[in-house]
Amino acid sequence: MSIKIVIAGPRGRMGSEAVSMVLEEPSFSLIGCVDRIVSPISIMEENHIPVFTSFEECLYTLPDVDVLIDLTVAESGFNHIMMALEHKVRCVVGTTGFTSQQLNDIQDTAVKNQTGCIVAPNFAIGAVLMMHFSKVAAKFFPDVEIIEKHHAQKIDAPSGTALKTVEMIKEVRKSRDQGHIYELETMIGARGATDDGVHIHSVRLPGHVAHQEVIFGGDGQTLTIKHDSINRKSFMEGIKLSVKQVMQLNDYVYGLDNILDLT
Ligand SMILES: NC(=O)C1=CN([C@@H]2O[C@H](COP(=O)(O)OP(=O)(O)OC[C@H]3O[C@@H](n4cnc5c(N)ncnc54)[C@H](O)[C@@H]3O)[C@@H](O)[C@H]2O)C=CC1
Ligand SMILES: O=C(O)C1=N[C@H](C(=O)O)C[C@H](O)C1
Repeated sequence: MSIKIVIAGPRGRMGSEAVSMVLEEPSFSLIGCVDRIVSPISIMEENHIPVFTSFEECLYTLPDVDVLIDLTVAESGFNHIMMALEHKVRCVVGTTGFTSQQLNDIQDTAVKNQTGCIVAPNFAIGAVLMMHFSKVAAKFFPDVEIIEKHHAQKIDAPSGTALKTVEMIKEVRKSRDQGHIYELETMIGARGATDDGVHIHSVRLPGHVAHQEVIFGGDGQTLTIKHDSINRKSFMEGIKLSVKQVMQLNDYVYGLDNILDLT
């Protein structure tokens, strides 16, 4: 039996790619979409897939949804996910920009409702490996900075990937400040954002898709771990895998590193 899927954000850069992937995957069935805009989407019309402007209406009309894939913005994504979990609809979430409080609430709601929910700041397998390798490197090189580069239409900064990378690095790296103890920013922001002493620099420029470099510095050497998504197909295998995995889950997972065998 196919997995019945609703996609939120179908006309977006990610959502439109996800729509094609779901339509092409024989074990998936796209039964509806949610978007804030009312105007028609041709691929939906061609395939007779309803598009709702309210997720509540979508759930009411389609009571047998198995998985919500959310690829929107944090504010709407949060509402969709909480509502889905309360209705015991499993979630695969690519949306980024959530606060820590929102992520905690999503986790609590998934656990309370015993409903699988995978939140993955990056679905590209190469990016998951880049984060994993960075965690390994941080054991040996505690001085580390991140440069993430994205297209100019990205709303949230730092990227979800950069934040997840720091979270993974923090699991193995002792908290420390980096750089000179009397370091002085003569222009605000020159040293980027910091989390636990790790600096994150966010570049937003046309011509980019999604790129991250994690730079480690040691005595007389540097190590750079770099990943580039050159188009959004890079994220589709991870979404496909997550949809299949979430059907076996009854709780919350943050990051594909927790569902891939990285040993
Ligand atoms: N986890 C991952 O691997 C990746 C995650 N992303 C994240 O996915 C999200 C979407 O990215 P893009 O497709 O580039 O953005 P986009 O701006 O191209 O698309 C966003 C979509 O959400 C819809 N939307 C916005 N507000 C809405 C609302 N209130 N209710 C319903 N729909 C609403 C828009 O109409 C549009 O269809 C972002 O949060 C981005 O950071 C992007 C790429 C990869
Ligand atoms: O908005 C994007 O494009 C991306 N967002 C995700 C993030 O915030 O890390 C994943 C990827 O970097 C692309």
